[in-house]
Amino acid sequence: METFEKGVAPPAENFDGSSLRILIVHTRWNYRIVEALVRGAEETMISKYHVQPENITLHSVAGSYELPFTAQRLISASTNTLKFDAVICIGVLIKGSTMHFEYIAEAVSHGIMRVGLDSGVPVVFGVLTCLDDEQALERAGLGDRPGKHNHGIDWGHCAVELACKNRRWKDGII
Ligand SMILES: Nc1c(NC[C@H](O)[C@H](O)[C@H](O)CO)[nH]c(=O)[nH]c1=O
Ligand SMILES: CC(=O)[C@@H](O)COP(=O)(O)O
Repeated sequence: METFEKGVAPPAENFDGSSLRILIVHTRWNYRIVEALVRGAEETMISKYHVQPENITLHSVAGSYELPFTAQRLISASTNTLKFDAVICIGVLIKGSTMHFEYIAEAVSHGIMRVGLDSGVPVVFGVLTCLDDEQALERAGLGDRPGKHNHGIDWGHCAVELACKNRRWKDGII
């Protein structure tokens, strides 16, 4: 069978993130994993795109269900001088024994998409929807499985790319 490298290829362009303001809203549910994902996103934006650490705002909420509402409220509350160029919502849902997981995963994914479309601020979907603990650890670059990868890194790349492109689009530059 033909194999390929799974995941997202880097963008062709070198984006300059040095003047971007990024909001990361993250959960305290499954915090050990969330913490690694947040760090992956932050380190990528700082080291690859020169985002200034002081221009990254972190805000924590209890669980993933709170992410869309909080992102929406913080986008609205940010003043003109402190407008966020992109938001990353980070959470980890792990399937339990009830339908809780399915309801939250569905609501949160739609909610996060809606916040981005309604506000015009790009909102990155940084929510892992895992069937067990191992899947979650692996996707945060933790645990012992080969091929583990911290998806926070991808979300950092994604936020900077969309933030830079959105600034141009706002100026009518395609
Ligand atoms: N089970 C998980 C939750 N559940 C909590 C909800 O997100 C929410 O905080 C509560 O229903 C109050 O509104 N959250 C996660 O992020 N991850 C889970 O695995
Ligand atoms: C917060 C809940 O409703 C909880 O009972 C969900 O349980 P599970 O994660 O096992 O589905």
